[in-house]
Amino acid sequence: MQRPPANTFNLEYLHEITNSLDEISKQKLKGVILTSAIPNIFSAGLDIKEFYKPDLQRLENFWSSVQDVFIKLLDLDFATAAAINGHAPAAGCVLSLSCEYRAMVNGNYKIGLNEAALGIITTPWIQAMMYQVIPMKHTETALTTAKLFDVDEALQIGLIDEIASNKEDAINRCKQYIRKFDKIPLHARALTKQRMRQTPIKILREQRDEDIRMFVDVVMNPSVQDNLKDYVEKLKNKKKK
Ligand SMILES: CC/C=C\C/C=C\CCC/C=C/CC(=O)SCCNC(=O)CCNC(=O)[C@H](O)C(C)(C)COP(=O)(O)OP(=O)(O)OC[C@H]1O[C@@H](n2cnc3c(N)ncnc32)[C@H](O)[C@@H]1OP(=O)(O)O
Repeated sequence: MQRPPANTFNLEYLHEITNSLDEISKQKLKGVILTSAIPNIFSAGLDIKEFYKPDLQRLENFWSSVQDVFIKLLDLDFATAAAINGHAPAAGCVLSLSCEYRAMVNGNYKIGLNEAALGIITTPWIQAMMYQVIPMKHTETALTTAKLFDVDEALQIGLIDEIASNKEDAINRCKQYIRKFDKIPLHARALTKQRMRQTPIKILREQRDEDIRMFVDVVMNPSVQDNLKDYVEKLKNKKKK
């Protein structure tokens, strides 16, 4: 990913990712590694500008495009791994959860789902993606407290699989993970993976319209817009300090 300054997902970037995923799906790949070209930031998640004082039509398109990306990512036949070379809050974390394996670079980085701190609720499919990786009890506490984990905590709880010394090491560990499937028939691997992931995939496929409606309702709630205003200000003012 290379969308400076923080690899955030806006509508156009989501379309680009969808197109790339469509493109790679046609190729006979062994696996895919998601990483960032931006030092210290894997992805800062969704672009807050998309849902602060939004245009309604664009907001609906935006969430529908978020759904497209995750349906495709969860469903990829081949192995997926994330070399998390920096912060991965919110949708940055969700992106890594869509992969089968996560190696995170050691450093003063945070990963987790902090949506509640913005006054917004994680959708059922995102919750399912989290509790398929870490235990339900930890998921509930992490989501309700908007917990961002440091690298050691993330390993301890199972949110990441390994700690890497740098980006290259993280990518190598991802490659090693992908090589594990060299002798496994692709079809068996893919179907097993898709069945294991059927909860979030099913919610995403069968409740798309309802999910968009709920997203729009939550985002347009005046108190959520107030929270977002404060949050955007806080991000802007960080630099001035
Ligand atoms: C069924 C449906 C029901 C309900 C669903 C409803 C809602 C669903 C919710 C929607 C889901 C939301 C998930 C999200 O992804 S929301 C985004 C959350 N992201 C964050 O909170 C991260 C915020 N960013 C940071 O904490 C830091 O930037 C970070 C730690 C990542 C990096 O810190 P660093 O000091 O290295 O850099 P900064 O100076 O802070 O940032 C660099 C520039 O990037 C801009 N930035 C950062 N994050 C965002 C963002 N998410 N959106 C837009 N812009 C962002 C930041 O402002 C800096 O910009 P400049 O000042 O350089 O212009």
